[in-house]
Amino acid sequence: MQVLERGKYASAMKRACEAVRLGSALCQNVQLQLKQAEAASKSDKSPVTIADYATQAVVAWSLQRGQGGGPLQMVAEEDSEDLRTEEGASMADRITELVNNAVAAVEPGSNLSRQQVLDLIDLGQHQGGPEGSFWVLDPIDGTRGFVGMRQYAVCLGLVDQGQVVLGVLGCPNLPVEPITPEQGEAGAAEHAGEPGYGCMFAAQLHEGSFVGPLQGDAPWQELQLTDHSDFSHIRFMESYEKGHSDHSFTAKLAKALGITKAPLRLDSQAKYGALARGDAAVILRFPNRNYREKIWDHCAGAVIVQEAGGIISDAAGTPLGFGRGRWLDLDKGIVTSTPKAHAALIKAIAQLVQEGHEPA
Ligand SMILES: Nc1ncnc2c1ncn2[C@@H]1O[C@H](COP(=O)(O)O)[C@@H](OP(=O)(O)O)[C@H]1O
Ligand SMILES: [Mg+2]
Ligand SMILES: [Mg+2]
Ligand SMILES: [Mg+2]
Repeated sequence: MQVLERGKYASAMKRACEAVRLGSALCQNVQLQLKQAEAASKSDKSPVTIADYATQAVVAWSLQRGQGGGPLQMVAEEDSEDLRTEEGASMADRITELVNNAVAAVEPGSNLSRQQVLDLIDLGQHQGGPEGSFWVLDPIDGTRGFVGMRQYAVCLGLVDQGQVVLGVLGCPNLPVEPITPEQGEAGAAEHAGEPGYGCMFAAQLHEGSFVGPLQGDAPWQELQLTDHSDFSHIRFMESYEKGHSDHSFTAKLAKALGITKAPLRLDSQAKYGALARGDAAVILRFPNRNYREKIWDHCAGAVIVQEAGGIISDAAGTPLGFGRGRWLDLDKGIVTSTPKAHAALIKAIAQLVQEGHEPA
């Protein structure tokens, strides 16, 4: 941990790592036991599980405990509205049980009520913006991957005066060795907790980006990307879910640039961690044009990539704005890569669009 205990945000980093570890352990326990009935559908048709809610509560509990008093400022994905209805009551009870089991590992004997757990979940309603500092939490990013036994990540960032200053990713199913396209497609959940699986990424602005084990005490390693733009050797990553990013547009872009390697398709911000350690050199994301990106889907990953020497921007090359509220309003898509490849990608995207090949 020593390498992370430096810089302006050292104590926040320590609290963030503790909270993400606790949340990741909870997720890992739930993933293999998840029953269909414990997943629900949100109003936008995206799935949410008992583990999304429970992890949000546990991370909020851990951060609040660590900061010692004062209100927790947090922008987080989930809210308790559906759990406060009659139909949501049994789900809320399951969540309360999970939260209490996790909390007991840190504070034996503590017992939160259902009401307290729902209130913890609702600590994530901060509106974000350019002033002050606030945590940004995606308790489970890649819920579809989580339900499908693939990749997912517990993602926690800190924004100060509109800038991401810290990010931590817990990736319980990510192999310690570089992940291959075959492993990306295959279920990974059965390996969670085995030696060789489970990574944590952490970065602080101006203090570097690191990878370490989710469990155990193997040392942290600093990450530094090697810059190159030889697309014939480059692999790109994209969402596993076709509905989250236009795979046919990225295939056209890959062809235009001479990328011949098969894409690595992974769920969640595990992609940002994988890029920072060099498993692949590019991440492409082109959601449907009506989709509005949220800050918690990219906040932690962005600083982890940038501190490793990578660049993240929208498809026009403009840096992402994390200080404009809960959403990231951006042009077309998100492009993340090493610097030389980034410049070539932005140019190639503009060229394709000019030729009439708009992303869906
Ligand atoms: N139609 C859509 N287009 C783009 N992104 C979407 C989407 N529906 C959901 N998402 C977002 O995509 C995230 C997962 O990204 P990825 O495809 O990289 O795994 C989801 O995070 P959650 O799983 O936290 O809800 C969700 O915020
Ligand atoms: Mg979600
Ligand atoms: Mg997400
Ligand atoms: Mg989520």
